[in-house]
Amino acid sequence: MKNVLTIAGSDSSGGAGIQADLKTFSAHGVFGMSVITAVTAQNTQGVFAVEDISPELIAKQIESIFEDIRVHAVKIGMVSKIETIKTIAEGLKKYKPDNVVLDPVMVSKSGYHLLKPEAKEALINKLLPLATIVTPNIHEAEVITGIKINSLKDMEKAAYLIKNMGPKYVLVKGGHLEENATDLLFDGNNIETLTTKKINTKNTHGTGCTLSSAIASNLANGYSIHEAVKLSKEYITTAIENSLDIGKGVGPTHHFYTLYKRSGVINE
Ligand SMILES: Nc1ncnc2c1ncn2[C@@H]1O[C@H](COP(=O)(O)OP(=O)(O)O)[C@@H](O)[C@H]1O
Ligand SMILES: Cc1ncc(COP(=O)(O)O)c(N)n1
Repeated sequence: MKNVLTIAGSDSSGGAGIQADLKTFSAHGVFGMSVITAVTAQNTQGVFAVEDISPELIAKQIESIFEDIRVHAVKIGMVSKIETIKTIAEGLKKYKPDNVVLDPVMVSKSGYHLLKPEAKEALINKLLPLATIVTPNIHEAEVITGIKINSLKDMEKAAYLIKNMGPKYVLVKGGHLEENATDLLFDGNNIETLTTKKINTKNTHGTGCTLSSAIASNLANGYSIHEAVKLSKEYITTAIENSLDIGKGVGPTHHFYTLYKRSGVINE
């Protein structure tokens, strides 16, 4: 079994962050581990409080895992503030994991700034160059590049600009586009377009977390970047198609639909 680590924030309502990541890892048959960067009090309606974990405790969590266990892939989510980013970057430089999937989480679907605005530069300068693949949504790609994104052409332009900041691959996610859910994968030479129909649901809490964790799992399981992204897009699409009407706001997606279906737990 391969071992995959998420470095991210905890979501008390279980739809995003560490909780979504660990569920995604389990659904992919990899052994999930976590370094918690912040604890959030949130639900499907909003984020109500955040407490950052100290850089010392983050560094200790990273050390405890890497000094003992082989890590086949790392996924990075909510990194909150400059000190957290510096600590993670130092850990990655020291332990050099093979696959680093960076989801540059900035603002939650409910509008809360999970990344402090002053930490944006540190995320770009210190973490982007260490990423195997970075997976910004439209808003994050706009913030990283400073351009406005209204079309697939703009997404392409952003992918080029972000690639020049140091990651090996860029996946610009178009879940927030009006028409289709089109993501663009750029490897430095070619753009690959991954398109699905936009699913008409409000329940998309944690879609970015889930997609990036699926990519990390698939990379750990030996797939190439292109295969890993394609399989992960299929996984998130099924998870959104079968999303759960839990809570009064933006509900979570279903991580185990295919597994449960196969095993007969679900038989509709
Ligand atoms: N309504 C939807 N229907 C189908 N796919 C979606 C939908 N919303 C998001 N996705 C897909 O989910 C993944 C996460 O994208 P997105 O929601 O843009 O990221 P984030 O959660 O970071 O904002 C992408 O592959 C995107 O295309
Ligand atoms: C701890 C944590 N990490 C990430 C997200 C982003 O997820 P979303 O964009 O779906 O709100 C979140 N809400 N909470």
